[in-house]
Amino acid sequence: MADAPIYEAREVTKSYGSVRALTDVNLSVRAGEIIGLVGDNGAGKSTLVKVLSGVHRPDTGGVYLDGVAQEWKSPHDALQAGIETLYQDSGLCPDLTISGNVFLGRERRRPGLLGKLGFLDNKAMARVAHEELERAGIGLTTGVRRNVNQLSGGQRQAVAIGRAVAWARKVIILDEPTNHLGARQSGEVLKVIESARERGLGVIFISHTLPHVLQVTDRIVVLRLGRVVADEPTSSFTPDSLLKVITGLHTPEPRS
Ligand SMILES: Nc1ncnc2c1ncn2[C@@H]1O[C@H](COP(=O)(O)OP(=O)(O)OP(=O)(O)O)[C@@H](O)[C@H]1O
Repeated sequence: MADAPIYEAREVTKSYGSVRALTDVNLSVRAGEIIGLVGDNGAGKSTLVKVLSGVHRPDTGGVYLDGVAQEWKSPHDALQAGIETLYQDSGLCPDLTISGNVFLGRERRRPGLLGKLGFLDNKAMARVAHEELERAGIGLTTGVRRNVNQLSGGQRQAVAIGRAVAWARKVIILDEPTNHLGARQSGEVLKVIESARERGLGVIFISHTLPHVLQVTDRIVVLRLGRVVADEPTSSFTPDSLLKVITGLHTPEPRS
């Protein structure tokens, strides 16, 4: 894991009208690091994700990629810079094949006559999709030319994350990727998340499922009422102590 952060939010403040959602938030992730972003309902997690993914611009403060200040004008800007965000609803098209979904919006075409774009290169896309999903640790028992609606919920989510891992060049942000999944399916998804770390990506993992956060992250950032109240190595938390920090029932050790 490199020492310098690959992606950072520095002193970010964001309000919706009179509602202050984030106050002076600092968050950083390094290449090859998985950080957990946790907090109670309304703590500001989604707002921070939207700032990091270019949906919202912060009121004050900013985001920095490889130490360089960025002004995302749209999510497309962040995406182009190598930051992939996967929202709760995976955004897969059920009627397309697995490979079609992996390449959605980035389809490959065979060169046409006179240098014009030709037909979709389905064969090449299927081959690359298969390779990329394998690299992401997704062993599909079915071919990539099958439709996504033939997959289980866990497999579908794994494909969505595999797609994000395949395209991300710097960072992936995963908002509740194990929501509504059973234990075995969540296990598959967590393995894909670990494969992203092995590929040297920075991973920001947002979840209310604390055992999953404790299982795969290297560091945990806790938001409460829009402020960072903890940013510590995962090994320093127990399930109980993490819950206490999230809910605010944590009483700091008295200073001597
Ligand atoms: N579009 C909006 N307009 C007004 N207030 C908003 C808007 N979006 C979020 N908020 C408020 O901003 C604060 C932070 O909300 P946010 O959705 O970022 O929290 P969260 O930690 O993601 O919550 P949850 O876990 O419930 O999704 C809350 O007080 C919320 O009510």
